[in-house]
Amino acid sequence: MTSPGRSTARRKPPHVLANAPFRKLWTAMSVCSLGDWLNLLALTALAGNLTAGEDYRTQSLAVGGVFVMKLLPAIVLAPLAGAFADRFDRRLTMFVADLSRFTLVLSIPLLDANYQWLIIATFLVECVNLFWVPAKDATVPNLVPKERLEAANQLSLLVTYGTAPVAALLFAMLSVAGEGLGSLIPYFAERDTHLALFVNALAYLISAFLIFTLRDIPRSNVAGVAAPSVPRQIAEGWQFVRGDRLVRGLIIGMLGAFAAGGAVIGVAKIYVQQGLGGGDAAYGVVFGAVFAGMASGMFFGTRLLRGLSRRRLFGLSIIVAGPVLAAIALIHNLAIVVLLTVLLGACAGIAWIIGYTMIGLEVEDQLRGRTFSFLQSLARVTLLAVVAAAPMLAGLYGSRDVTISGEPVYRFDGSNLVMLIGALLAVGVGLLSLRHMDDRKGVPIIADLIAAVRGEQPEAEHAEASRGVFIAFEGGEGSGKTTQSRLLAIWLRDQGYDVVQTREPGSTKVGMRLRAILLDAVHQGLSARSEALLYAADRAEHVEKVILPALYRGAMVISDRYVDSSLAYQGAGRSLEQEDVARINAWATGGLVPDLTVLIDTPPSIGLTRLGGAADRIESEPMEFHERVRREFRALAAAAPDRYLVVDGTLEQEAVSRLIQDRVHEILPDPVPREAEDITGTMPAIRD
Ligand SMILES: Nc1ncnc2c1ncn2[C@@H]1O[C@H](COP(=O)(O)OP(=O)(O)O)[C@@H](O)[C@H]1O
Ligand SMILES: Cc1cn([C@H]2C[C@H](O)[C@@H](COP(=O)(O)OP(=O)(O)O)O2)c(=O)[nH]c1=O
Repeated sequence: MTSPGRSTARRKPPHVLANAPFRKLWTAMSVCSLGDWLNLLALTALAGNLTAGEDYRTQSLAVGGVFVMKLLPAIVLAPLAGAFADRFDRRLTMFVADLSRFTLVLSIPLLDANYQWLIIATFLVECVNLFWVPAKDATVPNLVPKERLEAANQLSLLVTYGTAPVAALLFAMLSVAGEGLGSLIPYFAERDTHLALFVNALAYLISAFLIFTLRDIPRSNVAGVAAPSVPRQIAEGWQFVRGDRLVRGLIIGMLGAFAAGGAVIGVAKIYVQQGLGGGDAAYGVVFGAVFAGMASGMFFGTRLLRGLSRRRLFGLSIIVAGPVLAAIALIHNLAIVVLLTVLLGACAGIAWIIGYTMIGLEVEDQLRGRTFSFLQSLARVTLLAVVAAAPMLAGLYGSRDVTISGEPVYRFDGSNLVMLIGALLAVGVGLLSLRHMDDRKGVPIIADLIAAVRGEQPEAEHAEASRGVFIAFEGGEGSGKTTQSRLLAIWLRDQGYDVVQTREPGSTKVGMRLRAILLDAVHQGLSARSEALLYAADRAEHVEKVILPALYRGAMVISDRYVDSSLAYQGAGRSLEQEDVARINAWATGGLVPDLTVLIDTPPSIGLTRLGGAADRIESEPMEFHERVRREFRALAAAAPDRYLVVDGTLEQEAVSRLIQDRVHEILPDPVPREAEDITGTMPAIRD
């Protein structure tokens, strides 16, 4: 128990790696992950090499077989192993698993294994992994305090994927070293992948040693971590995301990106060997390039083209992956392929990180965990399907020469075909997710992209909303905004318009609570910045929940106060930097600007006397404050006369109304949607 007054209660806990037992487990994890990736590379390479003398089809199928064996146990047997992890001593489970993996991997080079044993050993290693991983996952909460669990999980994720490019590089180096060694030690001469397999086995042995010395793992299970099966996770997850258009679009896109990457990984070995004439080292480099690209995409992706809508960048990065993949498929040059592969990986990485972040923001807290595990399960199944199907398909197609007058000029084989299909898939999926979730319909994507590249502010996010008309009323206290906005709404409704009359602050559920905070005279001393942020928060809600939906359906929206009020009251009144206030509001509203702002200009001395009842927090500010506000309103109107109508608020109500109606008349759209008119052929119902 922590006593509330103790200063230590708020102190940040130390970094999770400062925890010695966790550090040891994490090191074991890292070594194992490195070993796992090395294993994947070495075994697929070996499968290709063992069948090098055979035809293209056999070779493709051989490599595909390794992928299937590596991914199958995780899907079929995972729940079984999870239950095991809860019942047995975890340290022992991991230790035995490590020794078994060590022996199995070592047996492949030692026995000079044929393809059959290679496949069997691959399958067995993966089965063993199924025990190691849940035992490890279940151990982490035993070693790490609860508040550091997330950091620990992030570190685990980092080594799971972060070791891939390292392993690829290591594999490439070991392949080159193996060749060099071959001239010294005859054993290695014909055994290209053996050195990598020895290192791979060694990694498991090191992990076994580390786990053995890790005495802090409790023997029996305390808190069960029964993970539901993959099919069940997918079925449950689908229930959650089915109804959400945005999340659906994101998931389709992310899986498409994964599938495109998977297609390259699946055929990489054969493509490098047959299409590019490269050896194992080249295979390692291409494999590593996918992951290096992904990592850089994830890292730089969120910083890239800040001006561009994230949803658009998401769709675009998947679409761009298409032509890049097509170029990889068709250009048979190793250096170019490696560069393009980095680019491809970066596209996938950008899509993945944007998707992941957006889902995190979109999905409610209690569903987030399930949504992510759904996504991960689905990604795993997609990867299995693609990585296994790609070489199979390549094998079935075989290899053909394109000939011109009998001369072979170009070789087009199954791996080219698979990558071209992957390219088409990426473009299709990218377009689909753009269509599903574009938030800037009506703004040409190219214009947006050019603006983003130039580092310009994006145009308003809501160009599509221009179907409706947005009118804002501004002015000081008691100037007559509420009266006039109501009269305008009545006038417009009389003419057959769909009118939404609204106000700030407080037109949404959240807004009502914010209004209470903002205007209650009890909250004296609210800091100017938080005041500005609260008004902006209210406005963000207002725009998204009330104004935009109405504009999208073509309604006339009349708002009593909008952004100018913040510029006048918080900017001029509270003396905040005008630019700051403008910026947070541009962000809050997505750049939505009224088609017309009616400023009812009334001297505060008159306006304030019109008000009845107790003064609220802002009304009770001194006269000087209200004068500043008035000056700012007038300055804003003077700066953009096209978008403002300034009326003298001391005139009679009717006179004010008439002036407003005259100006609004100029911007009125046809009250009946054009489509409806086309259909019926009747005249719009306008009455004078
Ligand atoms: N042009 C006008 N001349 C005189 N009184 C007015 C005029 N317009 C509004 N009023 C009165 O002033 C008071 C405040 O008007 P209201 O529309 O609520 O202002 P706001 O919304 O700008 O605070 C109301 O009692 C209203 O009847
Ligand atoms: C919208 C907005 C309102 N305000 C203030 C002005 C008003 O005093 C108050 C809104 O109160 P409200 O009761 O709606 O007054 P009015 O009828 O004058 O509009 O909030 C700001 O300071 N900044 C803003 O961005």
